Amino acid sequence: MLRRLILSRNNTFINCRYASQSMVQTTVDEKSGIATVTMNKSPVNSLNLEFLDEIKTELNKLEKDKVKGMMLTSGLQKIFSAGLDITEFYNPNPDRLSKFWSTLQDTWLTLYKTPFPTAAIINGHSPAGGCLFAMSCDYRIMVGPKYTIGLNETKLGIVAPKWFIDTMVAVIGQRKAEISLTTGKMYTTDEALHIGLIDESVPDVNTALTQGNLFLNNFQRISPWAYKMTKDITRQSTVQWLIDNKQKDLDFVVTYLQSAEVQKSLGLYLQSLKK
Ligand SMILES: CCCC/C=C/CC(=O)SCCNC(=O)CCNC(=O)[C@H](O)C(C)(C)COP(=O)(O)OP(=O)(O)OC[C@H]1O[C@@H](n2cnc3c(N)ncnc32)[C@H](O)[C@@H]1OP(=O)(O)O
Repeated sequence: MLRRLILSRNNTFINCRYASQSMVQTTVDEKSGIATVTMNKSPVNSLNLEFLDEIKTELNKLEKDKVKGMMLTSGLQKIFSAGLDITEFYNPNPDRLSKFWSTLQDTWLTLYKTPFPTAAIINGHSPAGGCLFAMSCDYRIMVGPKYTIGLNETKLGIVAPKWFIDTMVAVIGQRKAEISLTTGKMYTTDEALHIGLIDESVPDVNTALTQGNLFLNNFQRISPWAYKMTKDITRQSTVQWLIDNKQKDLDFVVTYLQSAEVQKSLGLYLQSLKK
């Protein structure tokens, strides 16, 4: 792991941590203590086993380093994240599929439970798992108007797990989540703002980062303990369900994803993407 100090846009020093060939780059503003985690896995930031593992490791490091906040963003031109890497569950190796899904569970738990405030800077399309990660942050700022966001699983012929659904319900409420999920709707930035799936729509990434910093800096005046306890209580039922049902969720997903019907739908969907 390499570390270096670089000078930021506002002339404060940024502590930059990166590993050779890393898919995740992190900078920490020394003055504010706010980290920016940039996902950088070409071509579409699809979340495979290794990438998820890197994201989880990075979040754990930030917790250990006691950062004051974190922005999650993408280093790619027009994609925040294409969601889970479909090749992990199309014609999968069962052992790897199990590892992949447990790593997803753990990465999500780590992101959803961070002791520091988080903001998603959604600077590109954000379907399915990409939307899940954005919804798991405390605040969402999306660069408009061209990109889309949503849980589109039904469009792939698959069902979003309960904890994906509960995360969406927590953000937009039961009724809107039900419509979004059953139709697999991908929302434009304006639509997402209208239903509360995002908190702000901004014209460019620099404005998004400025707004993200503004949101996170609010917490300089809030007790970290009060913040964390409040977040834990608010998110308790969704988190506890997964903790109590990790193995059940894993067993179901591994069996379900390998069924002939799901494999057929995934094959057709992948083909349509290649076209
Ligand atoms: C019970 C189990 C539930 C499991 C739940 C699943 C949740 C998920 O996250 S499933 C993944 C859902 N994701 C999507 O549906 C997104 C699909 N991708 C797209 O819509 C577009 O690719 C995207 C808008 C993100 C980007 O568009 P473009 O910039 O035009 O790129 P391409 O479409 O040409 O894609 C480039 C390249 O990447 C491959 N790709 C795209 N998405 C994925 C993915 N999620 N996993 C794996 N691979 C992906 C795409 O096929 C192209 O490949 P090549 O043709 O080989 O270059």
